[in-house]
Amino acid sequence: MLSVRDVTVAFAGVRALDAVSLEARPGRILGLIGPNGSGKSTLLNVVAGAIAPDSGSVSIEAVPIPAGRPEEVAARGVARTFQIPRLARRLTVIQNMMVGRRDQPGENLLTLLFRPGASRRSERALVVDARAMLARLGLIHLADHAAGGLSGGQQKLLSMGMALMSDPPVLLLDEPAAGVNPVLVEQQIVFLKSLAAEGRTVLLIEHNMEMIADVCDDVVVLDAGTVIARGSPVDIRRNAQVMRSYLGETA
Ligand SMILES: Nc1ncnc2c1ncn2[C@@H]1O[C@H](COP(=O)(O)OP(=O)(O)OP(=O)(O)O)[C@@H](O)[C@H]1O
Repeated sequence: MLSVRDVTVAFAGVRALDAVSLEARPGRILGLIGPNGSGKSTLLNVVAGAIAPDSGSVSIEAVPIPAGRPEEVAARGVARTFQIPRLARRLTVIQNMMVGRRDQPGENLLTLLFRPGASRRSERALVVDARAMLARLGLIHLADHAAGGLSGGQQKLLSMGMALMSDPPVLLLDEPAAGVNPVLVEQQIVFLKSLAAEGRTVLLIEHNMEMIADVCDDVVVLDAGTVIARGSPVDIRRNAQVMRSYLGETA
């Protein structure tokens, strides 16, 4: 279980998160929603180890993560995507996937592309894994295309695939559906459900309420750095405070 306990983060004296606690469980998708600036990305950064909180802690299976050390947190099995996908645009889709593998010879791109003999066998296994993941993502036909030529939505799918190449038990997603056409959002939804079915823990930041309602088992609502509601997607839609602070215009 991923557990966030009383996490507080202030930027220049302004509290982005104020004693936030939540739990995310294997095999379930936890949605994190809230208005712009409510602290969602900050919380994701704390869980990923990119920001050390001023107080509070994050633990996985009751073992605290090393706060502020994202590489070590990744090594603990936490992978993430970013609002704007971080891809090597000139490399092909399959090459980007291979860079996504943390604990392989391909971890370092130069090693991957130029290391001779010794790593060839694991490289082949890596390609098989990468192609299987691309097939799941519906991107296999683009394997040899430059990543920079993909649509925004395809790039977001690719970045999910890259994050999964290290086979992480925990996946953190920052607005995967933003700016993505409905057909690819549907592809993402199918993919996210398959990740939960594999027993992974998924933390999903998203403004697309249809996606939240469709994929999330549980939802936590942040407003101005505090949790104002938590429950099932149906509970959240019925919550008057959430409606006022966040869903007002779309409900
Ligand atoms: N590096 C930073 N330095 C200063 N203030 C920051 C920093 N990062 C975030 N903030 C502030 O912290 C608050 C929370 O921001 P955060 O990006 O976590 O919100 P969010 O809910 O993810 O918003 P959005 O939905 O727009 O992505 C905001 O007031 C923001 O301006």
